[in-house]
Amino acid sequence: MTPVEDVEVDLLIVGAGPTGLFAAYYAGFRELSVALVDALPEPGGQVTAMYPEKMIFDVAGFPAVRGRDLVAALVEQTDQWKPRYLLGRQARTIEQTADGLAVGLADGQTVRTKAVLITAGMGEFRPRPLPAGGDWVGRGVVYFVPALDAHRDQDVVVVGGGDSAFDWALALHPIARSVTLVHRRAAFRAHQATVTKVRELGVPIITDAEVAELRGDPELSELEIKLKSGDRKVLPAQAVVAALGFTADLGPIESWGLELDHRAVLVDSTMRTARQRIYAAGDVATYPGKVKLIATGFGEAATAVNNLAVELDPQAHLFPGHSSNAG
Ligand SMILES: Cc1cc2nc3c(=O)[nH]c(=O)nc-3n(C[C@H](O)[C@H](O)[C@H](O)COP(=O)(O)OP(=O)(O)OC[C@H]3O[C@@H](n4cnc5c(N)ncnc54)[C@H](O)[C@@H]3O)c2cc1C
Repeated sequence: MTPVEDVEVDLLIVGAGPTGLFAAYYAGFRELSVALVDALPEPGGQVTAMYPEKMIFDVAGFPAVRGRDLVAALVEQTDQWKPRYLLGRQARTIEQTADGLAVGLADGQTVRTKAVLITAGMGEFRPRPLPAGGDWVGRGVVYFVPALDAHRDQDVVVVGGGDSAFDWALALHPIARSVTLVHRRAAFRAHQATVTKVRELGVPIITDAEVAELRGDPELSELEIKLKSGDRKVLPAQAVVAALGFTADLGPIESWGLELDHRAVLVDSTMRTARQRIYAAGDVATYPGKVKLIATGFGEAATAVNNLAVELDPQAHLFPGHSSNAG
């Protein structure tokens, strides 16, 4: 096996959601070298995983912005400092070293860093698996839809009855050749307004039905569903979007020796945790009065990075200067 090369940076950010991405911008502005690690294969955290096609109305400066466009803008803003992305990798362990910290990743890589900023949101997401989906991931079954265009002219079956399932049905309808929604119950958890929109578009909705078998060689070409009545039905499908929800937990971060409160990391007004050189911001960080929003995460990212910059270099100013003077 090829040995995994270690990475050395000033700051390791754990979690490339909106907060982590903006923190990476700020760290670059403070001339710190940065790596961002995320268990997901794409940056954007909850926005990318759960609602990339939804409009967001409460991000300062954007009267309305689509989730995926906000993430793309954050990545563009951050990339001017060329951070290192370590995607598809979970941060597992953290150890104090003589001159900083060493963070162990799931693939065996070690990141040596002077400081760590935890922006891990609700923790690592895992999609609830489609029971019949087994080894079909990569051959037709997807749990994330990073690019709608990948499903152009396909017959797509969306499985689930929550907001994500209906949102995907709406978003894919103009692109796919056909969209069918399959749900194992008769009632839906999704907002009634979205259900009505999907119905009005004429998207077939098959309820009281489960995916029994996927077929194709090697790529998916059809699936068989089993109805509560016992009947079976075959649908053409080159793609199945399994929108059965996610589970999330802080996992390894819970054993990093931090003070926790209701599965969030306690921080002080500088966003510092109970451990030296370890800060937290965004949904994962908590303090009295905390409000979990993208807007709050942005402010906390700036506070955390400026304070940790001073912890790393006591001669540095806490106030970073105005970015408008730097252009
Ligand atoms: C359906 C929905 C709609 C929403 N609408 C709005 C809205 O309109 N306005 C608003 O302000 N907020 C909204 N939110 C909330 C908003 O998405 C969150 O506040 C925001 O995503 C928090 O950003 P974050 O970067 O702190 O964390 P997250 O977005 O949760 O990102 C954390 C990242 O950390 C990664 N991670 C966790 N643990 C590890 C580990 N050990 N190793 C590596 N990576 C790890 C995860 O994979 C994830 O990518 C909504 C949320 C949902 C679910």
